[in-house]
Amino acid sequence: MRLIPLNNAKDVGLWSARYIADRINKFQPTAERPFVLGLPTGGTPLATYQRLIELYQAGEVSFKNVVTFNMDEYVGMAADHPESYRNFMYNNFFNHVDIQEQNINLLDGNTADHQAECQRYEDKIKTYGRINLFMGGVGNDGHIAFNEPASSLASRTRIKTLTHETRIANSRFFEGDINQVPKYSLTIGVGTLLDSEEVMILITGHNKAQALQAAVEGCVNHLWTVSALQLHPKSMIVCDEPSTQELKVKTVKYFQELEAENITHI
Ligand SMILES: N[C@@H]1[C@@H](O)[C@H](O)[C@@H](COP(=O)(O)O)O[C@@H]1O
Repeated sequence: MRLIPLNNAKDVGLWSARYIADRINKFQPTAERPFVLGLPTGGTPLATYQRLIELYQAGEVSFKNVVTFNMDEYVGMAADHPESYRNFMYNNFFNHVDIQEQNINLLDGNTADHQAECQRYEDKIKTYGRINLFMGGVGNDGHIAFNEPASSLASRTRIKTLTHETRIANSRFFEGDINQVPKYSLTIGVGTLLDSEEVMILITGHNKAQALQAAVEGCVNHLWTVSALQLHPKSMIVCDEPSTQELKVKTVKYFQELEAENITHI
């Protein structure tokens, strides 16, 4: 695992956007051989999306031959609800770049058959071979996508019940009212994520410090599903300084030294 310890959340956005753009450009995607990108929602990746839009506007990257798969979606939310993950993605990213509509993949949280929808998603990913790069965030309790504590580390896309803690955390998007936060979600599994060629997780803010500590210094443990990254051959966490406060000084220094070159080249 690589850990990229940066100063602040803005730098995490700049660094991760540059990384994604470089990966896409190096891949030289075509219509027949698209770059497959996994994407998250949440407050953390907003700076990355903003920077990717700027890079697109500056002509430094194109999403024309990029296929996307989003991590998760709330269940039972009106399609036009401003907080659906579908709307989040269009408002904060898709509407501002040259991605083609048919290349966007989102889970349908309003389906009558959750199991069939999740299987459809898994099957669709397989038609591309695998996801080249999956970007993600993390919950305060260490969940990736909506893989709440004690999710199987071999899980696939499925319906999950959200924990009380997650619903409280996400109530900030629902006028602070937990009763408006959906109780269920459709989410890719930990196993689905681990099948990706590369995984990049963004972690910012002091409230994520325990999750970062569990991911980097803890044991692989289903109570902190982000720790499954340790099992992946090419995983990376990009984090800011406030999120490192539960890590040993020695751990942070170790990764800073390893990344000295990369960190100065945002
Ligand atoms: N399902 C999403 C996760 O994918 C996201 O990582 C997490 C953290 O969001 P934020 O970045 O807003 O802290 O929120 C939700 O639970």
